[in-house]
Amino acid sequence: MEISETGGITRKAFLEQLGFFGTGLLFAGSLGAAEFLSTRTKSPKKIIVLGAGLAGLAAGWNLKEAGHDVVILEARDRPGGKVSTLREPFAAGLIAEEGAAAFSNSYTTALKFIDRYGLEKVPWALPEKPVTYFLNGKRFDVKPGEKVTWPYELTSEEQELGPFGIVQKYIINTLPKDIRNPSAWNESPLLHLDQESLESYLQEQGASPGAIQLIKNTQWFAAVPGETSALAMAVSDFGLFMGDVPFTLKGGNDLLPREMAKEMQDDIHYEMPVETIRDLGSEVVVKSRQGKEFKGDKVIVALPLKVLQKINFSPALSREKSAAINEVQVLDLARVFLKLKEPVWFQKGLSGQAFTDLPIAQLNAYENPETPLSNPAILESFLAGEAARNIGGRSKDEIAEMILTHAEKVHPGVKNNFTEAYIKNWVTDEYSLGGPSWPGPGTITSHLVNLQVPQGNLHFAGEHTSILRSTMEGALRSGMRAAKEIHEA
Ligand SMILES: Cc1cc2nc3c(=O)[nH]c(=O)nc-3n(C[C@H](O)[C@H](O)[C@H](O)COP(=O)(O)OP(=O)(O)OC[C@H]3O[C@@H](n4cnc5c(N)ncnc54)[C@H](O)[C@@H]3O)c2cc1C
Ligand SMILES: NC(=O)Cc1c[nH]c2ccccc12
Repeated sequence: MEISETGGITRKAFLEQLGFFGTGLLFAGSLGAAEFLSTRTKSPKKIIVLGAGLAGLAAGWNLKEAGHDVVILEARDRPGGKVSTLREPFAAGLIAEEGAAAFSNSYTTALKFIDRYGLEKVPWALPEKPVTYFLNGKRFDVKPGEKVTWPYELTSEEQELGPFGIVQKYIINTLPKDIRNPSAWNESPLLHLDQESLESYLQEQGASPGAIQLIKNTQWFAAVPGETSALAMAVSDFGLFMGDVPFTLKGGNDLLPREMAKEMQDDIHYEMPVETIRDLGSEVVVKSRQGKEFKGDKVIVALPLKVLQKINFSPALSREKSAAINEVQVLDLARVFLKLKEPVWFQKGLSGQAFTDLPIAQLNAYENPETPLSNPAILESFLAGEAARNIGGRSKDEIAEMILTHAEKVHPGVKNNFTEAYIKNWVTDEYSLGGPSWPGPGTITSHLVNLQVPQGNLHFAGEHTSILRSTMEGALRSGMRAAKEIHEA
């Protein structure tokens, strides 16, 4: 593995590890960068930011730096929203991410904040130990680079290629080469990709139904290929996330929002769920569930997409914005963490990571980094789309039993080692009401601008207002954009 000057693996080594050879390092160009406000204001405004997720924090931080008076209202007792690291539920030395799993070295805005706080990056490489698959009733362990027979009906070429080769053939090699160029997103040929779902795009490129099924069960962005815009996938997953080496933050991804929040600790009100926003023209009055009122010149609404449906706006949001809020989808996501006495996969020399077409979908393993063998571990089932909806309304014990029954087929011994489950369902989380945004075919073209556009004294941020949907970088950039709108008005 090639080591870069800064430690960690290089982009080239990362792409090779995925099996993406000779791609000219995927896509050329830079994704542009979000602008930090460079001037101090001569007419400070009082700004209320709703939501202390990365979007709200970026907006608040920028406006404060530029000399404005900022107040952030957050429903939860912590910052970070969908970036949330779990520590307390687990044994000493074990942490896990209940939301965003990884940054990428192409996240230019995130990197600026990460540098500012001196946070340490840990490369998020594929495991060097075998990954387990359970597909079409068959269980098999695959060493890095090893050839196997994939148990779906594939053409002989697809069989040879395997999941990453299939992604390279039908996606990477066929996408317009300028997907990293923001000025190309609004034009043909990129824009016409929005009219297609990932599934129809793959079909058009010649992928067999078996190949689509294989990547659906092994690649996160293809979890619901019929319901995602091929443009969203191209720009966000290939232009951005896979454009460079992914990494996590040592000690937990939530260190980023926590550090940002620390700089604004006197300006953030936690446990302050907002219910009503009244734009009176001369000022905006925001009211919380407790009945507490906050008044400002401008408001940045950095709440999750589906939460917006529950907020009482006066005057009502425009017809176009309401339609966008109702029609742009979110991806249902849940993570079920099984606490185990010992990592049974580790004892067999396996990474623990698994991709399945069982109701447990993908498994991720966490071990104690110091003394893995003799210490408790975590096996996580990462559920997307229907798999996530399927656990809704069921009790914790029922869900644990269901996950354990299937996980036992993948990693025998899990059942005997199980102590307790911890479930994070983003669908039923009242301050999220689903996972990140997941624009369906056509909806970027018809709704993205409507999600972004200001209305009166209200400005809008959040990952769903960014073309870089479902990413931390998209959330940060949206906050910078909303801050700029107010600062430069
Ligand atoms: C399971 C999962 C995995 C993910 N994996 C990745 C990944 O690997 N890489 C990546 O880049 N991205 C990933 N993402 C996406 C990423 O987490 C989000 O895009 C990003 O964090 C969204 O930030 P945001 O500020 O737009 O929204 P949020 O983080 O949702 O912030 C909105 C804030 O508003 C608050 N709020 C809600 N209602 C109210 C109210 N009524 N009043 C006041 N405050 C309120 C919320 O509590 C929250 O703090 C993942 C997301 C999930 C759920
Ligand atoms: N961690 C990843 O594989 C990329 C990613 C970006 N946004 C996401 C949202 C949900 C799950 C994964 C992602």
